[in-house]
Amino acid sequence: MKVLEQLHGGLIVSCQAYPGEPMLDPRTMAQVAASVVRGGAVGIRAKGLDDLRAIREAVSVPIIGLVKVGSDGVFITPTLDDCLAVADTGVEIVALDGTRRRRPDGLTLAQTIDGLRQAYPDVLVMADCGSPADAAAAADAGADILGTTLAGYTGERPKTEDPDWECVEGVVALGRGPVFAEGRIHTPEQAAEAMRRGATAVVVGTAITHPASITRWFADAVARD
Ligand SMILES: CC(=O)N[C@H](C=O)[C@@H](O)[C@H](O)[C@H](O)COP(=O)(O)O
Repeated sequence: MKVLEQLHGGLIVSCQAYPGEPMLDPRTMAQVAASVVRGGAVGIRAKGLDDLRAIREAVSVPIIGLVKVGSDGVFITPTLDDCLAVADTGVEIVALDGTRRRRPDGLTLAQTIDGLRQAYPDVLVMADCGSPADAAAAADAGADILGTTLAGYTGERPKTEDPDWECVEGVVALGRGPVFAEGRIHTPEQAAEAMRRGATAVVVGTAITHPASITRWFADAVARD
């Protein structure tokens, strides 16, 4: 089955740990990925070359791979070299910054996607966008999948507490290709809502794979009582 068909209508789980965290370990992330597949995840999103290689060994569902370079500006798989390194781990999809901001290697998004395609013709490209305008430009640049990943993180749109539904709907309304709703989807109801609003698939990270955040939600609720 084709990769997009495998992901269509399903839940993709983002398995990421961050610098300094106890779970930042490829074996741990591979175990988390294998666990979420047991729960029904049709795909995995993950970051870092070592994590991606370990997860590739552990699961057979499609993987959306990325690297993070820093944590502000253009930081999700920012350069063509980063894209090539991610593709080399054997992932089906490379996620990259899909905004209209200047990239650190000076290439345009279209040049980056072309360069990746020349080397890895079968790898799909997910553009992590911060707004519908980003998504329209990313579609023009040749992205295969439009993600709402960066809505609320680029300054273009407010960081809503809930998922940015307006952005999801705006990207869907473009009618320019599959839309993966991602970012602050914290409950099963919100995941279902994303599908109702026209998403092709839903990506959930923190609420499934980040115990420190989930625990904080509960701890704060208990402390408030
Ligand atoms: C903005 C940014 O850096 N997003 C990252 C992208 O890979 C991850 O840190 C998020 O966990 C992921 O997008 C899933 O979102 P949420 O964890 O909200 O379900």
